[in-house]
Amino acid sequence: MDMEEWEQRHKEAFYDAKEALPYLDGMFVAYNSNIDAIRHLDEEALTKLIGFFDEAEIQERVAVYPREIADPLDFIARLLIAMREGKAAEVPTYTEEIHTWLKEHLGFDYARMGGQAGIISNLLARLDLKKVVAYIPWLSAEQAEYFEDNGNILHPKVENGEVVLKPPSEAFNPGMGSKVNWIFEFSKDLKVSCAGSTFKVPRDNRLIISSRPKWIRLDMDRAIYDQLETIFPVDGAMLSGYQMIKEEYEDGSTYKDYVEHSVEVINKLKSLNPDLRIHVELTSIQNRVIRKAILTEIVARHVHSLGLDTVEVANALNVLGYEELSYSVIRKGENGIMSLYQGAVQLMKDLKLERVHVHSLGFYICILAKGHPLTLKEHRDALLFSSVLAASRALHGKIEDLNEAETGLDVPVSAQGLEDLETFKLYCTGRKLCSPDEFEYGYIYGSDHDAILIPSKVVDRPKATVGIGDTISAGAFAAMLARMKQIKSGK
Ligand SMILES: Nc1ncnc2c1ncn2[C@@H]1O[C@H](COP(=O)(O)OP(=O)(O)O)[C@@H](O)[C@H]1O
Ligand SMILES: O=P(O)(O)OC[C@H]1O[C@](O)(CO)[C@@H](O)[C@@H]1O
Ligand SMILES: [Mg+2]
Repeated sequence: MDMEEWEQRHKEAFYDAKEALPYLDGMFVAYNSNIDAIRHLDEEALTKLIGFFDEAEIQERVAVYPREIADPLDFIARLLIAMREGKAAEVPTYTEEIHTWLKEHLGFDYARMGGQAGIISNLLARLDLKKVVAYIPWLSAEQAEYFEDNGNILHPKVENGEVVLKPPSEAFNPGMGSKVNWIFEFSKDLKVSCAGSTFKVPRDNRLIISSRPKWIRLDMDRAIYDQLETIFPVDGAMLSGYQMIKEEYEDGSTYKDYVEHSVEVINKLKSLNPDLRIHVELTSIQNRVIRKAILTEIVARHVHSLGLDTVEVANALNVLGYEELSYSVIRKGENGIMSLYQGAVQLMKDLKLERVHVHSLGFYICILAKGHPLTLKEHRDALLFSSVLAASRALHGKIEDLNEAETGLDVPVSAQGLEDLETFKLYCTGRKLCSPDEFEYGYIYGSDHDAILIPSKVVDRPKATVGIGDTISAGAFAAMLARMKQIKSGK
């Protein structure tokens, strides 16, 4: 694969997407947003943090591998695990204490929009979409301040029983508290010493402490559900946040009730626009019961498109019963990309999806069901567009507008990403999945699926990494839908 060729393809794709985006009438985005309290950890801060604990106790807690943060020891243990493994992780906490402890013992550098739906709403608004309808069941006054205010983000609000669309700053629930997550970002090569062992962080990464206040319900207000037609016209829906669902609630309800409501919302959206396409963006979900329910009860058969990173592919395969394949994706050995590809194909088949878009550092894979509209080139262009957005977000820590996003074109395509794809070429041509020429274009024609592979742009020292995956998925999904609308309009 020729680097210069891919740089040129990124350029053409960016300008084509910019031309197509105005054809979109709008996008519906729900459910989760929060305030991300972001803290970059350098050696000094880490040493200070570890100093608050008995190192032997840390080591013991690391061995427990806590699935939620109940006290500061759980936190430091999961932090060291994330640093050592280099795997993106999100761990829930159900107590306010850890927030207080972190504020008192560490503090954060800056706060900004968090949550897949929050990040995606702001990104789409910055891409100048005509309309972004955001729906956050727990929209507080403080949270509303984190939405872009360039006028194209609207939020449903019930006024005297009638649902109207208002800017988030006029649609919040006055009594609602705010959901604050802590994000610990740490850079490649950070040296970590604890309890006699020393290691270096293998890649830029982050740990998310996801706060789960008691009042959180992943559900849609009944009046808004009943008058859902008020959000239209929209061409697509990007849904996420299902990880908020708990197995059991104090009132006796269980996750099954919230899964059922989530499917009702999806079915109603589709009934209001049969052409509507629905994308679900995943995150790491610690609870395996909930992870499996999201995949097999909400995503499977109801949703068209799924966005996820490599760790989430492995975690999904694991709960779907493909332990071996899951392990080989995580192990990232020389067969890593093959297992990732096979795993993504398996997800498309098992979950009856049209599209599975996997983002990895340095390349993206998009699996497509046969008969999916658009040519492989048009799907490839959507991915290339999102690669430019990712570069711009990694460079600046945000996307101001399409002009700033264009600076992403100056970021080089990842040489490592190209190399990873080259190792995959032999597998594909060997199995007659594509000719060597087709591979050079990044096109794969399987017997029961097609696929796109692109090397992506990678920023050497990113400002922050959290939210880049959400940006990639949203940029590609929006560009794909925009191209479909542009063709429909006769262009
Ligand atoms: N320095 C970087 N430059 C460009 N892209 C990056 C960089 N770091 C991470 N990415 C992209 O961001 C993705 C992170 O995705 P994910 O873990 O889903 O993040 P999040 O869910 O926080 O948005 C990676 O898979 C990679 O494609
Ligand atoms: O699961 P939660 O608490 O909604 O948090 C999702 C987390 O994932 C992100 O959206 C990144 O994908 C963060 O901004 C956010 O903290
Ligand atoms: Mg993600």
